[in-house]
Amino acid sequence: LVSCAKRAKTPNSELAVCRVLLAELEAHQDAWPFLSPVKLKSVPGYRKVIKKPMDFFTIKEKLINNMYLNQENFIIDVNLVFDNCQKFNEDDSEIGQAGHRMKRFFDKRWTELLRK
Ligand SMILES: Cc1ncccc1N[C@@H](C)c1ccc2c(c1)OCCCO2
Repeated sequence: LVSCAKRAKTPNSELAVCRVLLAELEAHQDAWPFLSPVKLKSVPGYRKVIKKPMDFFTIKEKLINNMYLNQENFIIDVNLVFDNCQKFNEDDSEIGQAGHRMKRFFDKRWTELLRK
């Protein structure tokens, strides 16, 4: 049999996996610090220290508005959430610990779902 060409992943099937992943992140018990944008007025120093704020709600809006061309751009934004968290929060703080747990969960899940 002639082997058919390896089917390329279409962007929308790639993005469907991103929607599944985001839903799992939002449902995670440690997601609470990341569900909505950090209020820059109520967190002293955040605006100065964190150059590119990001959160799960903003990522969901970008997914809905087709602002991610592929899953790579989605993964970059999710990792930005966790990198910002590690930069601003002590590792042994409540938020810092939640960020580490969420990052471990995300790394595991996207490896399972996307590295097929
Ligand atoms: C991810 C992150 N990094 C650094 C600071 C804050 C945040 N998240 C925001 C949503 C937040 C979480 C907990 C908070 C908070 C705000 O202030 C109000 C008082 C209850 O404590």
